Parts: sequence; structure tokens; C-alpha cells
Amino acid sequence: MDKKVPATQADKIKEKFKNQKDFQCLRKEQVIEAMSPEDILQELKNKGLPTYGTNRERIDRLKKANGLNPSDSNSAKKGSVVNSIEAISKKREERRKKMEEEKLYKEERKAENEAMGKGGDVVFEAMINQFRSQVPLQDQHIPSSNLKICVCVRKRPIFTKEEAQGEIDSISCSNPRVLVHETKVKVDGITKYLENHTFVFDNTFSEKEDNATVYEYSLKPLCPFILGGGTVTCFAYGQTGSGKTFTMKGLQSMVVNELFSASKATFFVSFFEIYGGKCFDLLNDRSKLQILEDGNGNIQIQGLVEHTAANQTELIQMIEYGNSVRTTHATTSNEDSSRSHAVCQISLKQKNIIVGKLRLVDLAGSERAQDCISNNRQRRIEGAEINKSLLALKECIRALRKGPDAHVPYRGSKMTLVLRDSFEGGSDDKKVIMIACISPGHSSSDHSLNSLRYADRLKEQSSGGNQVNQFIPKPDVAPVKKVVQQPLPSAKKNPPAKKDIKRDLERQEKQERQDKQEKQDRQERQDKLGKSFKDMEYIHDKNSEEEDNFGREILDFHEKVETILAEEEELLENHVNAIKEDAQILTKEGELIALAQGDGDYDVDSYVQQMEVLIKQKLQVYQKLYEKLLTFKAHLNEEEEFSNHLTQNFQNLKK
Ligand SMILES: Nc1ncnc2c1ncn2[C@@H]1O[C@H](COP(=O)(O)OP(=O)(O)OP(=O)(O)O)[C@@H](O)[C@H]1O
Repeated sequence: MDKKVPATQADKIKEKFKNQKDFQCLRKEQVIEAMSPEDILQELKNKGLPTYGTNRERIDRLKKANGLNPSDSNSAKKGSVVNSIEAISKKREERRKKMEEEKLYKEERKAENEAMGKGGDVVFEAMINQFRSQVPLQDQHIPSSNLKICVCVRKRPIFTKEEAQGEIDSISCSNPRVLVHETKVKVDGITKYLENHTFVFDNTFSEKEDNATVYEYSLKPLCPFILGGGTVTCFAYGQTGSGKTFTMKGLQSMVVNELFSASKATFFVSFFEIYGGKCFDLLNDRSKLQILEDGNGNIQIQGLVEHTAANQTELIQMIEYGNSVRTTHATTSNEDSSRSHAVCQISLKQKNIIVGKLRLVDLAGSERAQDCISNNRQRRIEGAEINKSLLALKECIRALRKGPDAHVPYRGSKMTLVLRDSFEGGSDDKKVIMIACISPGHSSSDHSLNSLRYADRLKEQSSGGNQVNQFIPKPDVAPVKKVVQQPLPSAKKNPPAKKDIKRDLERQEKQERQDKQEKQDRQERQDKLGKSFKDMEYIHDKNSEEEDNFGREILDFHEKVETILAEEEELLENHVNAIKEDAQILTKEGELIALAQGDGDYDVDSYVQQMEVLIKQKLQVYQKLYEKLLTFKAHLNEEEEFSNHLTQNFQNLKK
């Protein structure tokens, strides 16, 4: 066991001296460490020592010259290296811990989601939630009464089924803002990020807001305007399944109740659908309707039945019936409902004079406009019609904002043609509400962005920066070859049979009259197409100006489709007429045969002559029909070639 030996006096002095020396050394070291680089340099020069090296090396040299151990400073240097290594590893640890926490959070979220039947990407979900927490609180909604054109957005809730399929809610609404969080992956294929797009509208309704709230700030404030003689047109726009019909149905019953309880007028309702450029009456067995324009430019929907309603229940029942006819149509083929525009028209009349009008228009699914480049002709024609009508609608609504003298390109599509008086006739008695419906799922982001950009263009001032990313056809495309149609050699004229000279003359006159009428009809149709073509041109020019990328080729395509639709009608009419004429000839042939087979005398020469006349008439009838058929076929081929061309361009653009 060591025993502590008591210190002698000499030891104590030695110890004290050592402490003093240590203190002096420490002092000296502190003084040197505190010197500026210039002073160090000067001190080294004074002592005749070398001055090369870094400041730290010079300090060490000076310390050594003063009998100090430079290793002290090295340890400081070493200490700082150790410190920084420690700091790095601490950061690494923190990072690891954070990553562990994030991993745990993701696993927990995933397990939670799985328990709830959700299959969405938890990373994107977390990013969106974080972004959402920073979105400003929503403002109070504004009533539409002071607006000429009220542009609203409505987001529908995400469905459990969609979540199970991996959809995440990528839309945030905070009135009047709506944000689309586009989920993206960087080129490394791993790093996920969001591209956030913000839009501002007159009102934005979130998934938590019901039909009553939408009604409260959209149609309800405009009821006094309707009762005061105005025309209100309310459109629901958006991709298939985004909630257009849900919204329209909700508004229909509420507005009907309100108007009925406030007015003594007689209520008339009509409900029709525009599908592939054709009009069908939903309250009259879907009968086909003709859209006619008289010399004064008044538009008539020939055959459209207007029903009176004794009370609101009757009116709502009629509207529900119209909707159900549409819905039945949709059940057999779901696509059809979103391929048509449904127009419900309620007119308030007193002594046969309109004293207020409301139109509720459930538009075709906006994504169908892209079907112009489909492989199926029917789809293409429908797609072109939808594309054309939505473009025309945008320009017609904007014309309403410009005032009574503005050009309204309503002839640009069948839909705008029938809604002409919603946009024209001075600016003070027309109002429009556009409700853009959007689906919340992240896989619908493209469609939602397109819907929001469309709606944005209708606002007084576009919020900008929301350019529509659509197909830009290149101008350097070879022109479509014209298919030269070869007419059939016409039948030679034969001298009429003596007996039938009078009858033949009459027939000839009748034929001439018919030809003249046909020519006149064709001219009228061409005139009409000419006017509608001018409007189509105007609409496309406007869109090109705004870089919505509807080039000349799409315009040409629209014109071809328009021509085909007009010719199809004409061909059908001609076919029906040909059958009627043929039936008349057939009756005469029967009479001739009966005469020839009868007991009485009959003149074989007369029989031959009459038969020849009848056959020539028949040939003439079918020759004309055949020529029309060939022209139509040629135009169908042209359309096909043109569409292939557009598809090719579109694919090149996507590469
Ligand atoms: N705000 C909402 N709240 C609850 N459910 C909604 C809402 N909006 C839409 N839905 C539901 O979403 C589905 C699709 O809605 P809806 O049929 O109205 O879409 P759409 O845009 O009219 O589609 P389409 O163009 O195919 O006719 C329906 O089942 C509807 O009930």
C-alpha cells in the first residue's frame, strides 16, 4: 500500500517554481496566439527567423523560438479537425435518425392507408399535406349577382374506390384559390417532387361544400335577374366523372323551387341534347330536331316540344325525366353521356311573351375533345364536334363581356348556334355562370389543369402563366391529296313515246323544279357553311393568338367534319327521295306488266317503249344518288387521310 510522503521545503519551492514557469509559458503562448499575422511576420523578421509557410506554421516557429512546444497548437489544429469530424458524424447521425423517422412515418402511414383500403403513394401524400398546411385560409364566397360572367370551380370528393386504386387527392381548394399539385419524378427516376399550379376564380368550392352552398353563391343571387326579364345560362364544364351532372341536378331543383315561389308567370320547359352535331329532344322520345336559321338570323329548333308545368313538382319531374333519358343512354354505353351537351331550357312567359329565361347546360366531357385523333371515325367526328363547340363557347362567352358590338362567333358550332341568344342582344340582359368541375385524383391532373385553364380564359383578367398544353400541329405538312371523283357516264336521252309525250313533259318539268330546288338548297347550305366557316376561322385565330395551339390544320379538320355532317344529311335525304321515286316507277311497272299479261289486246311496241322510259327514269334516279354517294365517299377518304396525318403529327410531337 502506497503511503503519501510529506513534501519537503525544497520540493515545495520546486513545485512553486514549476507552476510559475508553467504560468509564464501559458501567458507567452496566449500572447503569441493573440498576435495578428502581420505582427507574427514582423516578430519572425526581428528574430531573424524564416517567414515562409502558413500563418499557423509561422506561429509554431515563433513558439519554438520562445521555448514553447508547438505541439500544443497542433493539438488545437488536430482538435479542430476532430471537432469538424465529430460535427459531420453528428449531422450524419441526425440525418440517419430523420430518415429512420421518415421511414417509420411512411411505414405507419402505409399500414394506416392499407387498413383503410388506400393504396396511394405516401411520399407524394406527405408532400401534398405539407404544402396544404401552408395554403392560406379560405375567404368568404362572393355572390354572383354583380358579375356578368361568373367563373367558379368545384372539386368533388375523392372516392374510396379511387383511393384503393392508388389515387391521391392532389387538389387543394381555399376560396377563391385552387391548387393543382402535379406529382412528378426527376430524370433520375427516384426523386419525387411536386409541381404546384395556382389559379384564382370568382368562387372555388371544395369537396366539403354541398350543392346548397354552390347554389347559394351561383344561381340563387341571379333569380331576381331572371324574374326581371334577364337570360341566365349556367354551364357545367369538366372531364367525365368530375361532377357536372351531380352539380346540375342539384341546382335544377333548387332554382325551380325558388323561381316558382317568386313568379306568377307560366313555366315552359324543353330539354334537348346535342350529340355528334345533331340535336335530340329529351322530352319527346329523343326525336331528331332540325336547327334552322331564317333570313334574319333567328335560330329555330324545328320540332322541339315546349311543355308547360302547372307547379314546381311537375317541372322537376319533367327535368328528372329528361335527365333519366340521358342517363339510360349513358348506362348502355357510359361514354355517350359525356359525349353530348344537354340543354335544359326554362322560359317564364306571360301572355306568350318571355319574361325570363334560364338555361342549364351540362356540357360533354372536355377530355373527349382530344378524340379528334382517334382511330374510329365516329369517335373522331364526335370529338371534333365537341372540340369545336367548346372552343366556340369560350369565344362566345368572352364576346358577351366585350359588349353589344362585339362579334359573337355563334355559328362556330351547333351548340353555340342554338344558344345564340345567351350571348347576343346587348350586354345588360344576359348573364353566364361557368362551373368548372374537377376530379381530385392525381392521375386526372392533366385534365384538371386543362379545365382550369379553360375556365381561366373566361375570367375578366386571366391570372396568366396557365398555358394550355395542347397539340400543336406543324404547319409544314404535305397537303392532303384530293380524291378525284369519276362521274358515271350519263344515260343517253331518248325521244319520248308518242302516247306519253304529255306525261313525260310534266315529269320533266317536275324534275327541273326539283333540280332547281336542290340547287337552291345546296347553295343555302354552302352559304351557311361559309358563315360558320368564317366563325370557325375567327375562333381558331383567337386561340392561336393565345397560343392555345389550335393551328390551321385543326381548322381544316373541323371544316371537313362539318362538310361531312352536312353531306351525310343531304345523302340521307336524297336516298329517301330516290326510294320514293323508285316506288312510283315500280307502281307504273306493275301496271304495265298487268296490261301485258292481261286478256285484252296490247301493243308490244308500246310496251317496249314504256318500259324503256321507266328503266331510264330509274337509271337517272340512281345515277344521281350514286354520284352523291361517290362524292361523300371521297370526302370520307379525305377525312381519313387527314386524320392519319394529324395522328402522325401528334405522335411526333409527343416524342
Ligand atoms: N360534389 C360531389 N359530392 C359527392 N359525389 C359527387 C360529387 N360530384 C360528383 N359526385 C359523384 O361522382 C360521380 C360522377 O359524377 P357525375 O356523373 O356528375 O360526373 P359528370 O362530370 O357528369 O360525368 P359525365 O361527363 O360522364 O356525365 C357520380 O357518382 C356522382 O354522384
